[in-house]
Amino acid sequence: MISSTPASPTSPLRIAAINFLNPAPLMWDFNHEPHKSQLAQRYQLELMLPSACADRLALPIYTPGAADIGLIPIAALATTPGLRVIPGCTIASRRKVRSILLVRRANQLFSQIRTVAADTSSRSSLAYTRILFRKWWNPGVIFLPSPPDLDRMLEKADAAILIGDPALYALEERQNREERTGESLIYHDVAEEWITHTGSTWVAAVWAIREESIARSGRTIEDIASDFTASRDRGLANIETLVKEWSARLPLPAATIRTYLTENIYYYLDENCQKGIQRFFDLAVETGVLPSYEPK
Ligand SMILES: C=C(O[C@@H]1C=C(C(=O)O)C=C[C@H]1O)C(=O)O
Repeated sequence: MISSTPASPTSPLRIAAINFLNPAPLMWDFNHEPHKSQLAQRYQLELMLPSACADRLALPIYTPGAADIGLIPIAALATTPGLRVIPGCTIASRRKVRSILLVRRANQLFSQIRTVAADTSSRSSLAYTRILFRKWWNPGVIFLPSPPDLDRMLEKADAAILIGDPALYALEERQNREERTGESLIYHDVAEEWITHTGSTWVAAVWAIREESIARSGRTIEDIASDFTASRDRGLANIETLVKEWSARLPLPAATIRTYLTENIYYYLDENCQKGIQRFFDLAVETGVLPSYEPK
């Protein structure tokens, strides 16, 4: 439900952020004093799923629920006009991401897959998977939007895409599920598949801001970016605290959370990530998955 109040030209910038574990280091200053109170004067934060972040940045700017800044799936950059990428931070992976899974039955070849149930909270991972299917695996598959419930998804489709915390749980549950159902599944790490097929860094999301919102804030994009990079840097310097906080919130072992935040997810929007984003859009256009995108 859309709950935030409409913005006026002088109110704090409204941030649409993601309520999964993976952005936790990026959000450190927004959730911990002393910076939390200072940032609350400049920003108003709301947590939601990745697809909703993209939707909030696409709403007309002064309508209820609209956001000025969002941690948005990179796929949404091509379909949302007037956005600038805030330099510095990202949600990416350079090897295995762990939380983006394509799950298929072990006895079914890629060429035999006809339908894929796709988690409706994703935009980027869905586009990455579509590209992989169109270019390398099986161009004919049909994607069916679905809530993230592996059992239900595999009842209605041959394979399933899960993202974020539900994907982390599914991986943890893997052995239990196999014992419970007797069904043997293969869990593909979509970032790892992408990196193997393209040699490029896999990038899921970036902070993006409306051009109009930069003007309204009276600040430069570099100045705004410094709030986000400072938050990330303090988050990454406080991983053990984050592991404790999130172990209490999610049914996952502390070791899994620690590895996920330190080895699976990569938080620096560096040159290799920029090249990865370019490669993603080149292949998305080549396969007809997305319209073209010129970074601003
Ligand atoms: C790594 C992840 O990246 C997320 C995946 C996204 C997508 O598929 O659209 C968007 C934002 C990211 O936070 C994840 O949620 O598992």
